[in-house]
Amino acid sequence: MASSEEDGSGNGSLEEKENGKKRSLGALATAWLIFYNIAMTAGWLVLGIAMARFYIQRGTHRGLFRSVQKILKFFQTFALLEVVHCAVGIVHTSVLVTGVQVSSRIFMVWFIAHSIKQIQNEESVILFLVVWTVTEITRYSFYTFNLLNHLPYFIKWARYNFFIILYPAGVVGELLTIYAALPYVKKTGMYSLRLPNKYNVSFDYYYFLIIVMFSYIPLFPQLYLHMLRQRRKVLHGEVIVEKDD
Ligand SMILES: CCCCCCCCCCCCC[C@@H](O)CC(=O)SCCNC(=O)CCNC(=O)[C@H](O)C(C)(C)COP(=O)(O)OP(=O)(O)OC[C@H]1O[C@@H](n2cnc3c(N)ncnc32)[C@H](O)[C@@H]1OP(=O)(O)O
Repeated sequence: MASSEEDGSGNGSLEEKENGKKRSLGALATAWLIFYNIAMTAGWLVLGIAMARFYIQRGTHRGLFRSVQKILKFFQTFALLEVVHCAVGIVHTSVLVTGVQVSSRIFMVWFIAHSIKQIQNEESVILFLVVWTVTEITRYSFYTFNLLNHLPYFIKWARYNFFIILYPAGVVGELLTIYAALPYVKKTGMYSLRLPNKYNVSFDYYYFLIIVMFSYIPLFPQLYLHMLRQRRKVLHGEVIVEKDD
C-alpha cells in the first residue's frame, strides 16, 4: 500500500520536521498512542459491524441503539482521554477544540440517548451513530498508520474529506435527537431542580437543552473551520499559524 511518504505528495523539509516531532514524542508516549488508536479503531469497527448485523438480521432500526449502547458508551467515554492527551502535550492539538468535540459527544450519549429511552428509536439517533462510526474508524486508523509511518493515501484522503459531509450530517442527527427529547424532558421535569429547595437554586433541563442547541451555532463552525484548516495543511501542505488556547 502506498504511504503518504511514498505517494510523492510529501514536502521534504516538512517531512523532516514531522519525523523530528514524532521522535521527540518519546517511545512510551508513541507506544501508548498506538495502543490507544488501535483499541479505538477496533472498538468503533465492532460497533459498526454490530449495527450492520442488527439491521441485516432484523430489517429495522428499532432496538438498534439498545443493542449496541454498551459498546458505544464504553468507547465514546474512553475518548475523554483525548482531552488528557492534549492537556499533557503528547498530542499537538487544541484542548479547547478537542474538549468541545468530546464533551458534546459524551453529553449526547449519556444525558440524551441513555437518559431518555423514548427517543432511542428515532431515525436521528441512527443518523449520528452511523456518522460517528464512519468518522471514528477513519480518524483512529489515520492516527494509527500515521504513528507507524505507513499511512495509505486513501486513509489520509478519507480523514480530510469525509468530514465535509459527515460533520454537518452528524450535527443534524444530534440536533434532531435533542429536539425529539424536548417534550419528554418538559413532561417529566427530569434533571431539573425547582424552587423552593434546600440549596435555593433552580435548574431547568428543558431550557438547558434549548441553550445547548443554540450553542451549536457559534461552536460548530469553529470545529468545522478547524478541520478545513487541518485539511489545507495536510492535503495541500499549507503552513497555518494557529493561535494558542
Ligand atoms: C456539556 C454540554 C456540552 C454541549 C456542547 C455543545 C457543543 C456543540 C458543538 C459541537 C458540535 C459537534 C458535533 C459533532 O459531534 C458531530 C460529529 O462529530 S459528526 C462526525 C464528523 N466529525 C468529524 O469529522 C470530526 C471528528 N473530530 C475530530 O476530528 C477531532 O475531534 C477534532 C478535535 C475536531 C479535530 O482533531 P485534531 O485537531 O486532533 O485534528 P487532526 O486529526 O488533524 O490532528 C491534529 C494533530 O494531532 C494529532 N493527533 C490528534 N489525535 C491523535 C491521536 N489520538 N493519536 C495520535 N495523534 C493524534 C494528529 O496526528 C495531528 O498531529 P500533527 O499535526 O503533528 O500531524
